[in-house]
Amino acid sequence: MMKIKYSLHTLRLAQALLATRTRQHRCFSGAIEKSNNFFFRQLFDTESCTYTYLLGDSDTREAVLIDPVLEQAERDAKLITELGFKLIYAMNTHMHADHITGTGRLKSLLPGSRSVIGKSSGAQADIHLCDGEAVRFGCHQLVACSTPGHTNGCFTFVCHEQCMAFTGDALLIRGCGRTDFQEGSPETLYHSVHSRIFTLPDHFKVYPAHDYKGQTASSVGEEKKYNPRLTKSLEEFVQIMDNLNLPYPKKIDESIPANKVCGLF
Ligand SMILES: N[C@@H](CCC(=O)N[C@@H](CSS)C(=O)NCC(=O)O)C(=O)O
Repeated sequence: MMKIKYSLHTLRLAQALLATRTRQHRCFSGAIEKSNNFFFRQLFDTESCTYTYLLGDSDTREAVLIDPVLEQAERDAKLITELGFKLIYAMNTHMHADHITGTGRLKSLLPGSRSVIGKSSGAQADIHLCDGEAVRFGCHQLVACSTPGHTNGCFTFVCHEQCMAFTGDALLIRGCGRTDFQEGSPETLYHSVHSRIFTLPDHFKVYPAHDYKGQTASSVGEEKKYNPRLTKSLEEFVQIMDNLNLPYPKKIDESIPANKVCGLF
């Protein structure tokens, strides 16, 4: 009797394990399939409403930081040190216009780290990424996916094995990056989001560079359904973007020149 009970239990356990593995496989698209040693932390800068993301491999202790803000560089370096990570890449999704990047400052606070940005950004960095190239940290990787439109050099960093997309200012939660300065183009942005982000599986989480309404994350499926701008036709989207009438970011005049040189102006 005991033997039969044990067998049924084993069968159920095997079924549960199989279901978990099948779910993992759905978002596995070429990267190494390992997730139990993945570290993730979302950080926020209240002045610019910028999200910075710390991603790490808890076995090798290698970590990357996405979109750090200059004024928070000491906070970020302290956290990375406290957690026992070694920062290898300080990355930017694009050349920001509203705040100065923390990558240059972090390089001196955490020697050995290198700055990363898309080649088409026109900004200085140790490593310039082109579309499809990846950075690795431990057994994880972020694939650079070119998503211009807010600026020419905007990239979305996709962690396929964790089903996560760091969309910078291309796709915001229920919004998107403005297209009225730098090399902004609503047509290009619409095409980028629809062809590069909305083609990811619906369950991929969306982590933007900013949120102004207190939201922290979304998903591809959610944005495809509820984004008030990007659910519209291209013509309607262009109309919306051309009539946003947003004031220029307060720090635009200092941010752009500084961000051309890793924030070390
Ligand atoms: N008030 C802020 C700037 C707000 C702003 O313009 N945000 C940008 C992203 S940072 S360049 C944006 O694209 N917003 C889109 C939107 O619909 O709000 C400041 O002064 O810094």
